[in-house]
Amino acid sequence: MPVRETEREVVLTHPTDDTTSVHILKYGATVYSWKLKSEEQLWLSTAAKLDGSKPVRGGIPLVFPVFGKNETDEYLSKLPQHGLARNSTWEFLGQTKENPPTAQFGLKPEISNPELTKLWPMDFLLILTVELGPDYLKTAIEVENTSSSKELKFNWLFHTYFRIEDIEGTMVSNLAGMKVYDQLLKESYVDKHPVVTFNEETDVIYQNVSPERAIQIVDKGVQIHTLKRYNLPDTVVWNPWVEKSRGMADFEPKTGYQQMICIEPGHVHDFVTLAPGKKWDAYQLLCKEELKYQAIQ
Ligand SMILES: O=P(O)(O)OC[C@H]1O[C@H](O)[C@H](O)[C@@H](O)[C@@H]1O
Repeated sequence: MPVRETEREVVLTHPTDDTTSVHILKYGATVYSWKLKSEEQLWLSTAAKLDGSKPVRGGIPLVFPVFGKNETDEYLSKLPQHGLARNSTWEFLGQTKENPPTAQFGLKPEISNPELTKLWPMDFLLILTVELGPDYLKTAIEVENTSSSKELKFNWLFHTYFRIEDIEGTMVSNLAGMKVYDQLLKESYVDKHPVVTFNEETDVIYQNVSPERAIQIVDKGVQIHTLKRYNLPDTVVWNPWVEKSRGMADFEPKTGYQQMICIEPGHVHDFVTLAPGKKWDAYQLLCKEELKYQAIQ
């Protein structure tokens, strides 16, 4: 059965391979599991809440309308870190394709977390499309400004937690030479390292990364994940390492930072500004490709 709905989630199974599936929680429209031929591709904390009590620690939480914690905008500054999409229950809109199995989820103010829409009283319609390919997972977002008069200002980001074997043997490639904002150092610089490696807490926004760059997660020389993007110019690279993991109650096991890396495609270095009635769309595509070291200037 390509699409199965329960009260709290929707499960897509590939029609030609029932060991390939994706589970989407209606809460936050959060993909929390993507198995490719029985092998889980995403990291999920063993203490992740899947009951709607708090955003899911793992999988692909959705960040909208603000990335991080805003301190300056009259309304966005009132929202919690990463906004309201990941802690609102979305509506399952149904299956749009049999093969590859594709499902859509919608969010609008009327069904969003009322505590948060009170703080950010904007008109919007979000449509998330989840497409399960035989060897890829595509998550696409459409944001519509449903106001007839006001501009809609927002960030968007897919907060993707990739499962890896061992953080110390892992590197991320094809981000070389990009201007970054380091959220820990609170400074900008150009990352001249040929690849990104990890030996401490890492929290860096790579800005304006050309869509030609296929971002790859490489484990001891073998490509294990490839991320492609449309209309998502920025990429956040995050690993909480020891102390930060210890400080997050829902991050378990505490050694879990060794088996995960967040590569988060988004539009976060500035805001998207959408005129009344207009739409904006973007997608991330998670797939497997041979190692492709790109020296794109
Ligand atoms: O704990 P959360 O609100 O899910 O945020 C988890 C992380 O998200 C992003 O990766 C940010 O760059 C980090 O600064 C933040 O710690």
